[in-house]
Amino acid sequence: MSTTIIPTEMTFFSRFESDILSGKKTITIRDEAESYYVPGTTVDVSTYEEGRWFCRLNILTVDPIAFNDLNEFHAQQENMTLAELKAVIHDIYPGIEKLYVVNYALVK
Ligand SMILES: CC(=O)Nc1cc[nH]c(=O)n1
Repeated sequence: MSTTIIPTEMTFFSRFESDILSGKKTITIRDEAESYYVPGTTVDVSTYEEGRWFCRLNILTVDPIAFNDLNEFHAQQENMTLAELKAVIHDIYPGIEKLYVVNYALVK
């Protein structure tokens, strides 16, 4: 028998907090290690740096995306330009091509 563990927590760099709380950032792009979020579930969100809780998010979708297929729509959903998004993702996940788009909604 296999056991499925559903994650209930997610962290973001604190620089993203205001964009998440204002609804300007509605996706996060993660690597395979963080691709296990489950649509229909809710996660508690804390800052990566301090572990300070700041909101809850409903996970809407989790879809694979190749780094080279990131586009203007992803950038818009991240509240960045596409060049900024690619630089940020390359900085966080250097050399990783296989990524996942996690689309979420703020729990109010
Ligand atoms: C902590 C952390 O990895 N945060 C990330 C990573 C990718 N995108 C994002 O919005 N936040």
